[in-house]
Amino acid sequence: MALRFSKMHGNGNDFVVIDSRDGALALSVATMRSIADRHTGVGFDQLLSVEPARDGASAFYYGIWNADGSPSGQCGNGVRCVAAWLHRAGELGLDETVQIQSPSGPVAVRLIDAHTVTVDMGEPIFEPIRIPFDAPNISDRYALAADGQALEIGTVSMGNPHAVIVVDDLAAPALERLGPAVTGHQRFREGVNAGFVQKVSPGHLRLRVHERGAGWTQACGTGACAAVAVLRQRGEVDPQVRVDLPGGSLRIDWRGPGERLWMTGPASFVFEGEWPDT
Ligand SMILES: N[C@H](CCC[C@H](N)C(=O)O)C(=O)O
Repeated sequence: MALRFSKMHGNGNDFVVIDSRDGALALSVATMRSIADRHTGVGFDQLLSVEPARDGASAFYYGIWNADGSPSGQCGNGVRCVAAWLHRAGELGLDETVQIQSPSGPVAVRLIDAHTVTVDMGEPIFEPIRIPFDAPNISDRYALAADGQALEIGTVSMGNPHAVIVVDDLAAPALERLGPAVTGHQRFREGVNAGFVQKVSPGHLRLRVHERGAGWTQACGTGACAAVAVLRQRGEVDPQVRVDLPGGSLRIDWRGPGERLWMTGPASFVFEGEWPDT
């Protein structure tokens, strides 16, 4: 049976969104990878499914798979696109807050307009065992050897694992190797999204992310949340931060440990399509 999908993106982080409101999506990794192929398929960083809620409290569940077919617990740019998709489907009104269940737990979304969404992303998680990251105790910074370099990282989970490295130059050639080296580092037994962040001011960051399962992306929503969480925990950024990524900007609001973190940004629809004979 042909598979109908919507192509969407959040600041250039692109998605194939599948309407699975009639039941859980069952696609093989091979089929996902075929659809993800940017030459012979549709192309996506992540595939998202919209499914019936499983927790008896949320309006819907959404599933997340990277371009390599690996699953993830959360997708910041993706959940904004799911909210915009639900609005286009007549399931969500403007200014209406609704709970969406993700593989890592519920988040709450609210459409400011048809293309701008605010998300309550919950509390950042810093305990190494919950990221997961191999470290004897919790800290706001860790030493990590990668690609022959001695790095200082912060690490946090937004429902998916993130490492955050402060750099002076986002265009440094060394980052091209460092990204994959951190993403596949053995101390992150489930892999990690590697964010490289430049501090412009306490209210303004620039960020590039080498994503687990997708590589360098134009934007990473949970990566922006993670960068702010790590730097705010260190006392180095304001409660509201603008994060510029290669594909666009996000606004992150976080008062600090014990508080919930909010992300606001765009969600764009590109086209509808049909994938044959799945
Ligand atoms: N690659 C991520 C999932 C997508 C996250 C990103 N696209 C976002 O907007 O948060 C992971 O494996 O955890």
